Amino acid sequence: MVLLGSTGSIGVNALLIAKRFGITVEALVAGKNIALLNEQIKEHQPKYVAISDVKDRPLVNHPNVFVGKEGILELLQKTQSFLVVNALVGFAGLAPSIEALRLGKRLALANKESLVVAGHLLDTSHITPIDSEHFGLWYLLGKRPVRGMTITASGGAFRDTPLNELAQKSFQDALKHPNWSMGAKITIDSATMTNKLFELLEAKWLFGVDKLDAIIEPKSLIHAFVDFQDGSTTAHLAAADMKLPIAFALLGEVEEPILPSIDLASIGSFSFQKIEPARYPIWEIKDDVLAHPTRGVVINAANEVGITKFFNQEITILELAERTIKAYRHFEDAIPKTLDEVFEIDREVRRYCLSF
Ligand SMILES: NC(=O)C1=CN([C@@H]2O[C@H](COP(=O)(O)OP(=O)(O)OC[C@H]3O[C@@H](n4cnc5c(N)ncnc54)[C@H](OP(=O)(O)O)[C@@H]3O)[C@@H](O)[C@H]2O)C=CC1
Ligand SMILES: CC(=O)[C@@H](O)[C@H](O)COP(=O)(O)O
Ligand SMILES: [Mn+2]
Repeated sequence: MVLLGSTGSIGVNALLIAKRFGITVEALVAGKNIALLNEQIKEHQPKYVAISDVKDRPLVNHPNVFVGKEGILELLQKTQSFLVVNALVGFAGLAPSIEALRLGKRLALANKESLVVAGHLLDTSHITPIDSEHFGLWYLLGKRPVRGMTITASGGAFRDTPLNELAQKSFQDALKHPNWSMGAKITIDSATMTNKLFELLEAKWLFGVDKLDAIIEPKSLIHAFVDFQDGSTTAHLAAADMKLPIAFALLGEVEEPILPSIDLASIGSFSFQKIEPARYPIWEIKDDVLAHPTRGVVINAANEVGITKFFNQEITILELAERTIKAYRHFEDAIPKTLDEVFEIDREVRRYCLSF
């Protein structure tokens, strides 16, 4: 396989699964964590490697090192592997997703931003999602007609924070996810509930279902529900550990134990809460976004600019969502019909969001 984002949270777990099941790693792509990349090179002996910064090239213990955005695409063109795991973070993952699909490869996709910004322009029949909720939905689906789907949210770092304290919370505070250990960007998106908005779009493009919603399940043990036409609802439960969705994405089908079973008696109870816009202002636009799913590129670009501003302490976490909503309303007519337009709108929205 080819692994993009090998030094990240998903990347490291993907390599654990690859090692356990003897999957050959043909190529590794990382960003700035060269120390970890070198360890991975030593263990997995990839044929090709790519990194983000040319200055780091002399530090990489490998003869075939590609560099930068173009480098990732060149690396993909060299590889023979059928499976590409895209665990890059943010909009930077889109071009590699497009290239992997263009080359006829199967795309195991953790980089949900690819689907958020361009889901209507990608061939999802060649994509296997690596996202716990979408894995859960896929696991539940059978032959019976579906009425709707619901995914769960943990509520993020500020689920129980008094509302009047939210504006004082820092980037570091937002990184304290209650249940999952993940990269920084998705953990911030969990705290603002933007991750769940993205996941509704992801579900829309992957499963073609229109009736979609999300609900808070504070333990992150139930990941998804499917409502069938007959009135039945089924739920997917599993421990909060990405190795299970990753194992299925890498292997297709899995019969060996990956995680211990859920122990219902020790869990005792489950509870559910509505997602309230007072705590998660991004939820105000949820219905509108689902009615206009091709506008995900605007939300994503505004959110990425906002996260950097939040990190730089220029804005609060509440302002992060407010700015995304402002951009979403400003770019009402920005509906990309081609992949080139996705890149163009992304640039335009970033320019706009940097201007205020
Ligand atoms: N973590 C999770 O449990 C889940 C994650 N996802 C999605 O998966 C994706 C990855 O998430 P996660 O693993 O948490 O993120 P991390 O931040 O932990 O990892 C991101 C990876 O991408 C690499 N990277 C970042 N920028 C570049 C670049 N310009 N060029 C090359 N490599 C780059 C990083 O390299 P380096 O660290 O070396 O700089 C790292 O290997 C995201 O889209 C996220 O939404 C979805 C569901 C669950
Ligand atoms: C592990 C995973 O799939 C994440 O997307 C997770 O769902 C994030 O947690 P939240 O439920 O807090 O968004
Ligand atoms: Mn998820």
